[in-house]
Amino acid sequence: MDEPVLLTGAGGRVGQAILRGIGDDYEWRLLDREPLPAAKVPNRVTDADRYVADITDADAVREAMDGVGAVIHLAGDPRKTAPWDSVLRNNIDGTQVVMRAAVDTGVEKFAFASSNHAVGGYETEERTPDLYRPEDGYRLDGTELPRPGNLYGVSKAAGESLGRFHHDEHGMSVVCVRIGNLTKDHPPREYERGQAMWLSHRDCAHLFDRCLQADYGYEIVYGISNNDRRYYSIERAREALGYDPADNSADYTFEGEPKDEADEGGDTGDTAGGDSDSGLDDPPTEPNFPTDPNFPTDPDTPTDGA
Ligand SMILES: NC(=O)C1=CN([C@@H]2O[C@H](COP(=O)(O)OP(=O)(O)OC[C@H]3O[C@@H](n4cnc5c(N)ncnc54)[C@H](O)[C@@H]3O)[C@@H](O)[C@H]2O)C=CC1
Ligand SMILES: O=C1O[C@H](COP(=O)(O)O)[C@@H](O)[C@H](O)[C@H]1O
Repeated sequence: MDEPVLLTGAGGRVGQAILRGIGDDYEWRLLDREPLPAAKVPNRVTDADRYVADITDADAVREAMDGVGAVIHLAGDPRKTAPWDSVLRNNIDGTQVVMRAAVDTGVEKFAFASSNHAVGGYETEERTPDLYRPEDGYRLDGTELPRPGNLYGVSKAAGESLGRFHHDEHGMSVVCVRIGNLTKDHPPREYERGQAMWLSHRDCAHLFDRCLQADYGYEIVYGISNNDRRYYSIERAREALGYDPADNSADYTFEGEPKDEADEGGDTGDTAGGDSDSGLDDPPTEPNFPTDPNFPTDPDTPTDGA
C-alpha cells in the first residue's frame, strides 16, 4: 500500500485509539477541524502533515489528499441524537467530499467509520434484551439491509452507499466498518448492549491496520472485539481483512472489572507489538475523552458507553 495515510477526525476517540496503536507504523496525514495538541500527535508526524480543516471544505480536503495512498475517514458527528442538519453536513456531505477527493487523486484504499446505528432497527422489542446475551444465536453479518434506528444511523447508511458507489464507479477499494462501542481498558460498565458490541482500543487499532493492509473490493464488516455476548458476526472481518481480535467483554465482570486480575490478557490499550514511544499521551478513560464544543454531549449516551 502506498503511504501516506490520511486520517480524518484524528483528534477524536477512535482516531486516538488508532494512533496510539499503530501511530509508528505509517506515514500519516492528520486532519481535524480542531487543532491537535502535541499530545495527540505521534512524534514522527511533522507540522506539515497536520491539517486543520473542515471535511466539507472541498479545496482543503483536496490539498490534504494530494499524494495520499489510503484514507481512514472518521470525522463526523458521532451522536446518536444528532439532528438532521448536522448529520447532513458533517456525515453525508462531508463523507462525499472526502470520498470524491480520494477517487480524484487515485487513492487505493478507503476505510469508512460506519456504525452499529446503521442497523439499530434490528434490535426490536421482541429480540431485546435476549439479543445482547451470550446464549442468543441471532447474528447480523453485514449482508443485511441497513435498518437505522435514528438519523445518525441514516447518515452512516448513506456513507456506506457512497462507498459502494465510489467503488463501483471508480474502482476504489472501500471497507465500511460498523463500529460497535469503543472504550478503553474495560467494556462499557453495566451496559449489556455496550458489552455485546465492545471494541477495545487494541482491537480497534488492529482492525484499521488490517483495513490498510488487506486486499478487498467493497466490504461491510462489524468492528467489535471477540465478545461472547454479540449479535454481530465478525466472520467477514476475519475472512476479508484477516482481523484477529484479542479482547472479549466476557473477560470482565458486568461492572467492568477484569475477572482475573492476574490475567494480562485484558485490554491494556497497548498494541500486540507493545506500546511504543510514539509520543502520544495516554488519553483519559471515558467519560473524560475530549469533548467537541461543536457537538454537545449526547444526553442519551450512558456515562460509560461513550
Ligand atoms: N466511538 C465509538 O464508539 C463509535 C464511533 N463511530 C464513528 O467513528 C467516527 C469517530 O468517532 P469518535 O472518535 O467517537 O468521535 P469524536 O467526536 O471523538 O471524534 C470525531 C473527530 O472528528 C472531528 N470532526 C467532526 N466533524 C468534523 C468536520 N466536519 N470536519 C473535520 N473534522 C471533524 C472532531 O473535531 C473530532 O476530533 C465517527 O464517524 C463516529 O460516527 C461509530 C461507531 C462507534
Ligand atoms: O455510533 C456510535 O455508537 C456507540 C454505541 O452506541 P450506544 O447507543 O450504545 O452508546 C456510541 O457510544 C458512539 O458515540 C456512537 O458514535
